[in-house]
Amino acid sequence: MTKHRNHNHEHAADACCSASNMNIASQRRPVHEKNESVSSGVQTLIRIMQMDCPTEEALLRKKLDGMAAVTGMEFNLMQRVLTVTHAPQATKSILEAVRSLGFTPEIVDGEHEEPKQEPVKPWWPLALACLAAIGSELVHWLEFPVVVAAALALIAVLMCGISTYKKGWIAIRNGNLNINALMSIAVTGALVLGQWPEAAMVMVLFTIAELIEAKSLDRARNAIRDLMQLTPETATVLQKNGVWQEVPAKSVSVNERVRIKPGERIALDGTIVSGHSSVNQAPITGESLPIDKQSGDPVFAGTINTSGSFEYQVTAAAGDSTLARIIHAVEAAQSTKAPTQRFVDKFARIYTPTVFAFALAIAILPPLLMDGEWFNWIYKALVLLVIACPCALVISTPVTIVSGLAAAARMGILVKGGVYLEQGRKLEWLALDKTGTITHGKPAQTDFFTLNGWNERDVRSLAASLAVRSDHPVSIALTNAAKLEGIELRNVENFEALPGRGSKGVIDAKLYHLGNHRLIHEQGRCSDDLEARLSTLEAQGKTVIMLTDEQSVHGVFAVADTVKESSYQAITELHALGIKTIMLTGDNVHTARAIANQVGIDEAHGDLLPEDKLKAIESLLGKAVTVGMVGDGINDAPALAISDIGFAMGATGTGTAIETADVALMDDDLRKLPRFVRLSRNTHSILVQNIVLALGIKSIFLTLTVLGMGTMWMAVFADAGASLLVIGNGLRLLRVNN
Ligand SMILES: Nc1ncnc2c1ncn2[C@@H]1O[C@H](COP(=O)(O)OP(=O)(O)OP(=O)(O)O)[C@@H](O)[C@H]1O
Ligand SMILES: [Cu+]
Repeated sequence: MTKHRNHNHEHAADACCSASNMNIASQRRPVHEKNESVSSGVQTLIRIMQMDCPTEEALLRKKLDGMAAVTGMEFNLMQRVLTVTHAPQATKSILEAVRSLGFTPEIVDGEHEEPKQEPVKPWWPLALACLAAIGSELVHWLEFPVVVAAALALIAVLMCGISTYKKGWIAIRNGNLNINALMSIAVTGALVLGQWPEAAMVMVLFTIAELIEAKSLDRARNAIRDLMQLTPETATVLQKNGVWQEVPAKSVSVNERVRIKPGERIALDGTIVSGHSSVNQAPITGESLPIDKQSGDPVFAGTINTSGSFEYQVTAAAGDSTLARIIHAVEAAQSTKAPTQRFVDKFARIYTPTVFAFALAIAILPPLLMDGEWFNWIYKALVLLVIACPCALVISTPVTIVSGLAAAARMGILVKGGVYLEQGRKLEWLALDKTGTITHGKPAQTDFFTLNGWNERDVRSLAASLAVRSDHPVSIALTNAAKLEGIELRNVENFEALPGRGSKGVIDAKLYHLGNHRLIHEQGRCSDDLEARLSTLEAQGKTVIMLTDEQSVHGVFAVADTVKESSYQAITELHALGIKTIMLTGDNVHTARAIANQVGIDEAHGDLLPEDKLKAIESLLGKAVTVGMVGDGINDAPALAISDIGFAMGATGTGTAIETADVALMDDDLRKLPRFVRLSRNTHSILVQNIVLALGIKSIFLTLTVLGMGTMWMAVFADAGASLLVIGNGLRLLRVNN
């Protein structure tokens, strides 16, 4: 009868496990919709393909801010998506407003819907414009009549500059000085001054630069979409009539059965029901060492089956797979601005008007007050207008951050916002939970003895009967050991878990406790003799729990967990990066210290209840240092939440971790932590390089121009060059091995 109950329990556990999985799946939607209900009104996602340069953001922001119906705006320049929060009936007028700025808005329905391909512009007008500009330069140089140079220049400007003029005009009308407006004024000015070849060259160079810039931005943009393309379009699914058929992955629903051949990529998340194989999970965890999988193990969409074949039952629809959620999270992370980006945006908002005002002053004051030559000074002012464009500066940050986020995702590190990517480099203290984080979290029973002459089998039976009711790793270790030796289980009434202590329950009308040293102390059942025996075990890094009745302790059980091989290396690397480590655990101090010594952790704090962990983090934060906390995301939730960066481990296992942590590690390899810190440091140095590059190039040209040595086409060249340099530099993060 007891056997039977045990059996039942296993089943119950299974069912419970899959039920909680489903819960995670069904909870995800509401989490998503929460955004909509929190802010007043509805949210509309609008894709605007022309929204490339950040100056366009300013234009849209200004226009929509003026509308009463609009309560919020969120720009994602990398994905070119604008999210507007607004009164439900205002959708139409918002689209109208966007159109009035010369953009073509397009409502996005599905989250992962592919953006429509941009219509390909014909290349020949630009080629002709280019020839005309060169021609104009040539005839000017050969001292042909001015009309010829002028005509060729006009052709060039008209061939490639019309759209710039259009956009520039809209911007000026809306009181905005974007790059198009600046270029339009500069080129028009040059034409008025009779600088024909120069005007043509500037327009052509600018158009070419814009094209190249858009292309390289696409690369950053696609870095994340590339991850998504890892999932196959189709899956081989068992049909109702018993036939296997290849169907689109999108149409497969939960609980259907899919077959996987050797070497095939897995299309959907699921649980293996028959067969076995090893699977390369690198697309999700960044770890390419294949993992053995058999019946009951989870498999993930996008991962690659190696040699075996198996069948699995789908646990999530295609759009809900772990990979899809990773991609969604990374995309969401991009749209939240990192601190540097906010700073740069603010800076750009003053930079352009300042340079513009300076240009005006240069054009007017020297000729008026110092008898300067109008032509010279107006020309200088026009060059300054070209320099006034902040594009290179403003685009440098998001490109870098997006590349960093994508690089992290490839390593199996899911960073939930640019903020964390920027903060990671400042980490001074990292707190780690013990069980499951530093150790495997699967302890095994190593020692057992009875006290007071109680019968061994009796004590084990009592203890196991309590243990089997709990899913705490320590209890599981006891249960497993008891099962192996065929220990009989008894009926427990009034079972109760005592968090941080153990459990209790009534067996044969007597109350028993199964708990740790803390519990025994609290009950006043500890003795010097017992204390000594416990110390020996604890010093070996073992966790001890005891069985007591209402009088005294009758049995002592020790379980040992093994330290993950990767933990020691991870801690060493963290120390090399100058980060101090501290272990926070509910287990007793001695055990904590023993484990901490094994992996080289600086400080070990034991006997902590969840609220004590919270206090420990708070006191670190009180020292005004940046503190990170690593945990499994469930019992450590409060501590994770208040730390500067909360890291959750093994995010594939518990879907919630992806949603709740600041940084989710897709497997439980602690070496991802130093990797994250190094990536963060690399990201930071590239950000600094980019800002220095962009501003440096600008200031050199500013000086040259004021000294009368800068020409307009040089300025365009410098501007475009700076943009390309910072984009290229940012994309470098995708390649750097952190
Ligand atoms: N259900 C239980 N069965 C057996 N022992 C328990 C149980 N609950 C708590 N304990 C005891 O209390 C201690 C603290 O438990 P707690 O869950 O707070 O931390 P933990 O998960 O063991 O460690 P960590 O904080 O590193 O994750 C455990 O080490 C164990 O000795
Ligand atoms: Cu004690």
